[in-house]
Amino acid sequence: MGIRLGDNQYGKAEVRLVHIDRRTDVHRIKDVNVTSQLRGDLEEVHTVGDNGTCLPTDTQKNTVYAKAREWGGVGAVEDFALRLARHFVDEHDYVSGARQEIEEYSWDRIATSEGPHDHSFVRSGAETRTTVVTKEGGREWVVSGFTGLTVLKSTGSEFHGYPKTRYTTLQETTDRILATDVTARWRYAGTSHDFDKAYASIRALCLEAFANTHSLALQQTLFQMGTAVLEAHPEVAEIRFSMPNKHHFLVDLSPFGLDNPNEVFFAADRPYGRIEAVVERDDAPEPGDAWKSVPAFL
Ligand SMILES: O=c1[nH]c(=O)c2[nH]c(=O)[nH]c2[nH]1
Repeated sequence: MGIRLGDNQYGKAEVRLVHIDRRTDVHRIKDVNVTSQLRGDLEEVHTVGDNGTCLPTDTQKNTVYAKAREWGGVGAVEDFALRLARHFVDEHDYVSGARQEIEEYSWDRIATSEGPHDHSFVRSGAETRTTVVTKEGGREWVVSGFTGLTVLKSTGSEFHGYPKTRYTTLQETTDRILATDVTARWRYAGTSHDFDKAYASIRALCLEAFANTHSLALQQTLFQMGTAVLEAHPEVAEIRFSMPNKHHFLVDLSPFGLDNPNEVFFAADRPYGRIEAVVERDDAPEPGDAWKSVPAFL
């Protein structure tokens, strides 16, 4: 029986880095969580414990902090991840590939009676911006996205016309609450874009499509969101969504002699529907390794 080493990668997970840009008295903050992983000539590290090609995970962590200083900050997370990946692969002949994943948490300036504060911040939104850069030799892929973009519309959502079986109890509805936490990941064609600008636009397009689609199913809303993004962003090859259908059930108030004209709901937390799909172009470039270690949906 032969036993061999299969796919592998290693690195430091969740390197928490906060960078303060103090070039003026109006400070700017960048708050990220970097997971660095490397691939390469690691056979003997695993099989006999020869660490001659094992750039320690501790060094990877230190590199993340040092580069934030050397490069004068982080910039767009995609650019930081690409530069880290290039550093690891190009500077070490025993490293053939890298996966650099970054989450970004955003902060707003605290609004004071004298205006936005120079150096005091409040966490904005619950959503997290994400990117995963994969580099294999000279080839590079960027998948970006967000998680936890929580949205709700209080009307403009229907669900009916579905097949009925002997297990069906769901009532058809022409007016329900539609609520979800959007997780989206999109694959860029190419690696040089204004990533910050694209991110802001894609987020806004998703929100606008959610708001403006008169929804006959969360699936339809999802597809409208993806279509809006692909129509406006030729640099995006495909976009994947995972969206829980956060059910809001009308409470029966009749035991109390009360009607309930779509006003009082029980916000259930589980179980929830989970709606997932890829929206892609017919002529999208091949994904290559872009999704190799990115969860297909969640
Ligand atoms: O938008 C919806 N899609 C479904 O597939 C589904 N299934 C369900 O029970 N409610 C809903 N709502």
